[in-house]
Amino acid sequence: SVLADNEHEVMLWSRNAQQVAQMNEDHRNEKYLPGVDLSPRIHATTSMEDAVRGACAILIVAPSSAMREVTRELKLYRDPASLVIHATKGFETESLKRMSIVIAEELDCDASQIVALSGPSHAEEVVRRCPTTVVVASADLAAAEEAQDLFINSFFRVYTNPDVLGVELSGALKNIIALGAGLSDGLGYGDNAKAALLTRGLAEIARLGLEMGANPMTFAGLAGVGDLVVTCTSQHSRNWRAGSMIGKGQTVETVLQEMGMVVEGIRTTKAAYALAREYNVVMPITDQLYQVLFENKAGKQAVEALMGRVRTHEIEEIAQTQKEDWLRN
Ligand SMILES: NC(=O)c1ccc[n+]([C@@H]2O[C@H](COP(=O)([O-])OP(=O)(O)OC[C@H]3O[C@@H](n4cnc5c(N)ncnc54)[C@H](O)[C@@H]3O)[C@@H](O)[C@H]2O)c1
Ligand SMILES: O=P(O)(O)OC[C@H](O)CO
Repeated sequence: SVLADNEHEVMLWSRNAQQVAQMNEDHRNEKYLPGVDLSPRIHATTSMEDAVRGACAILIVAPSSAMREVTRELKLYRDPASLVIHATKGFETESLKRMSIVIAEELDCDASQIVALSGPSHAEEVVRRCPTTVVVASADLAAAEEAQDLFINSFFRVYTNPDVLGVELSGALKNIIALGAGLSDGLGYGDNAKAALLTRGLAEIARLGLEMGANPMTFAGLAGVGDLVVTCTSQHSRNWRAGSMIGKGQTVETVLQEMGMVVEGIRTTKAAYALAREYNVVMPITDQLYQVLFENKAGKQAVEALMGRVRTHEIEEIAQTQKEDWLRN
């Protein structure tokens, strides 16, 4: 929608023939964006070849679970000079790889050429042209600026950031905390508890990010705090909503069936739980959520476990040292 507003002809690929017909005939996508008139510059197709051949830029927004398969297919028709941007927030659960790495592997190119678009940007508001700010991250500044040029307009403000690792980690990991914030709300624990989850959630996201080599400042930016706030508080957030339903006593399976949309935080909890062990980082909220989602722990017990942890300092010395190292280098 943003690209069409910027006078680009957009070819949208979907597997669903019925939705494709609806978008082409009525300029509507009633399942995902009910009541919204889409631009006539958006054309839809079920043919990957028609979507990709001749495109100067490709935006991939498949769920993380489908990223490898979708990228493999689009490679068949892609012009190697085309700019590749992704807006997916998650990991490949089996390999624990970030999305830009998975894409680069499948396209057989350098990961620095892939741009990650992230930040607080619920589709329901973007499509209504509500003011929205995001970051486009790439190690290649020219690629990031190309993406910035494509998307930026008066209601969609785009910043560049060279820290792809920090941006991708932020975008994926905030969904875990949003599930936790929803769980807390579902349990009726109020605003103090939610603020604590956001703040301590950010602490553990940054702790893992620092250990993996990200820029600490990224976590204070749009992809970090920005997206964490929106996902933990917005009525549009699927992760928050899923957590809230679990907090009210529904099972994970029922929640997923009822949502009918991707809840990335569930798979991401599994990936982050493994990454925390690989990098030897303490991630108490992630650990507790893992137990709720995959080991049937009651939400109330998880909150009790978090509140009952051994007393500690707010600012961890290790994070502080690494931050100083990062700033020095
Ligand atoms: N919805 C938002 O506001 C928003 C904003 C920023 C980023 N994201 C990210 O975008 C990604 C996708 O989320 P979404 O909101 O579009 O989810 P969604 O559930 O609304 O839609 C996912 C779409 O992917 C399709 N799909 C699923 N598996 C597929 C496969 N194997 N091959 C091809 N298509 C497949 C589904 O049919 C559906 O059309 C997620 O990583 C999410 O975090 C979403
Ligand atoms: O609806 P959610 O919880 O998947 O969040 C979507 C986006 O990441 C918000 O920026």
